[in-house]
Amino acid sequence: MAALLDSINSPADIKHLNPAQLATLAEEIREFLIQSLAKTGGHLGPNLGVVELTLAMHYVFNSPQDKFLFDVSHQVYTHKILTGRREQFGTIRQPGGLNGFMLRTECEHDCYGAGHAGTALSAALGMAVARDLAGGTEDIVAVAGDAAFTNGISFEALNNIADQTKKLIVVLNDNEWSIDRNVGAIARYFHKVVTNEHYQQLHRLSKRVVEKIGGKTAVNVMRRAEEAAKGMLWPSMLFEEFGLDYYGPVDGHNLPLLIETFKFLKTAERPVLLHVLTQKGRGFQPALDLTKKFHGLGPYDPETGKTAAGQQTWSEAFATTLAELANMDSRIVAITAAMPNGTGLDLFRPIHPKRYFDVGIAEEHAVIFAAGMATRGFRPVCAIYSTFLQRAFDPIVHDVALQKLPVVFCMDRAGLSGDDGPTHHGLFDIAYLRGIPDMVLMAPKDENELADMMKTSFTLEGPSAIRYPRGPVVGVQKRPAQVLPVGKAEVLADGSDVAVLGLGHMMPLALELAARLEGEGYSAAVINPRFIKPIDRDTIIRYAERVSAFVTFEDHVKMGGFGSAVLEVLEEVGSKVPVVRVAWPDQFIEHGKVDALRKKYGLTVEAAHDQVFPMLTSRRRSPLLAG
Ligand SMILES: Cc1ncc(C[n+]2csc(CCOP(=O)(O)OP(=O)(O)O)c2C)c(N)n1
Ligand SMILES: CC(=O)[C@@H](O)[C@H](O)COP(=O)(O)O
Ligand SMILES: [Mg+2]
Repeated sequence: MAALLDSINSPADIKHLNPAQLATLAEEIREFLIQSLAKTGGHLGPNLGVVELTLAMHYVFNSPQDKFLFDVSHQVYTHKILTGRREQFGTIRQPGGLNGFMLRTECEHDCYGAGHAGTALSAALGMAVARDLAGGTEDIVAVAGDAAFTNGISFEALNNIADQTKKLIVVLNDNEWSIDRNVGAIARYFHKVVTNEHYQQLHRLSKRVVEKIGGKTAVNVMRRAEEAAKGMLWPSMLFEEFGLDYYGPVDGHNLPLLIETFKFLKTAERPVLLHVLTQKGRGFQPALDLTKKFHGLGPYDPETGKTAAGQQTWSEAFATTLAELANMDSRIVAITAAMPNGTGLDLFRPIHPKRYFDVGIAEEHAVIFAAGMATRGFRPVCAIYSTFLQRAFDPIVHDVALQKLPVVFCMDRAGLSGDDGPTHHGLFDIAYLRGIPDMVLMAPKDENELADMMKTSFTLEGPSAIRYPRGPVVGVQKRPAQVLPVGKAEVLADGSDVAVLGLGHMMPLALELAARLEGEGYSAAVINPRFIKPIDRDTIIRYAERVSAFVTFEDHVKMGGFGSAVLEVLEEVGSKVPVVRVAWPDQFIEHGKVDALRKKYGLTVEAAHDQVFPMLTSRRRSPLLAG
């Protein structure tokens, strides 16, 4: 029974609570999160770390008049609970339920959507300048995690803030973790600040002062004491150099201190950065014990934290294959942008520690870093989710392809990603890569072919990209990897009425459609394209001379996808054979379960059959079988 929490339906409901009640409410929220997310899954660790921070923000400021932004916004569950969505919270990341991130269309308190890191400070500055131009007085508060500061956009914003506005509150939520341990000089800098003995003493002092006298005086005392300390310790705090008044680090779980500090910061006449120290996974021992701090996960046992054991994933198949190939090829190096676990590279790291690089949340840098290594004879593999690789489109063109450098892009989560929704679906990579000269673009039908494509990539003199989905592999018997003939499709079955092409992991749908049409008396060819670019023109043209229709299946948007590439080949040779393109429509696809969304949007055998069958019956073909 969460007596207090059950009475909270808007931020107004917490304004009258006393410190003891607020502390109780924080614990009720924490327990509520643990129990609810055990059923739905979600970003438990990050959200357990910001319960008090979010409560203090809603206690001092007035959302939605005041604007709250959260970087990535995977840590907004308490915000959602406090802003009228407590009763819906059990639907988070579920079909038709709450989105797992901030979503402007979901609630007036969600002022800025996200899902990709590094955007909060820029968007907050935009809102602050818009406010200033409009003569507004609202507060803009941007919460960004320590790893968000490893993203270049955050520093592009920092470079601008002090020039553009006098009123902006940035909260650095420092839990020393990204999804994995945070990396790089920024992480070490933060660590140095927060572990410095003088700051520990200041902490104890400021905590006592605030608890004793509270209010503006307390924070001023803390400020002056820290000024003195800084003079001794840090000739110039990083953020002060950017023109923001730096406060902290303060205990991000000390509600009275946070409230007094925010009350003080409301009066600031310069942009400020408040450095708060929080604990990712706070209040849930399994999260604190585990190395990944329960960043993002599926349903789990709320007592033990155990999740269901799964099959081998495409990520694991990728990483184990890469480790094997790297055993035989010392040129191979692996690069991740803060996603070692998600990409599977945490399996590669212990085997080849010197050839593993986590560059932080910095996809553009990752690609250019890879380009630099490639100029020196290495074979860099950038393991970056399809959606996050969107960040690095220009470096792929400008730094890699233009210089024809042999960088390999292994795009995990290509296709619908499911629960994370439109910010994470990998539905655009064929469109954004296919037009790049010299790019070899591949999609494997199973994990053996993934290994073939990886091995093939290392024989190429230019860039290549391999797309594969989130989730379990096909489960085929492992065989030695082989180099593929570039640009050659694999004809799995011949046929003269219809040619069905299943791209990558959509091959099962192609096989099922072909079997159904064969059962109806039609002769159906089944083709595994393997190469999106260079596309196998000869095979397509050969079948265009025989069949009445093509069907393409791809886990990608229709616009500019593989089906479009087939159409282009047919157009070039003047063929009028129709192509049924089974792909995602020209819109953003909501979060949900993959099978249900495929059914909703027509990426099914049934839908394909309904479209192609009339083309077969109406185009002079009669069933082969008599009777
Ligand atoms: C551009 C981009 N790259 C990678 C990710 C994957 N990602 C989501 S959250 C996260 C770590 C964020 O760490 P931090 O900002 O410290 O927040 P915390 O989870 O610790 O609260 C990463 C790498 C992303 N969302 N966006
Ligand atoms: C918030 C974020 O961007 C990551 O945590 C992402 O949700 C991970 O996705 P996977 O669960 O597919 O690895
Ligand atoms: Mg962090």
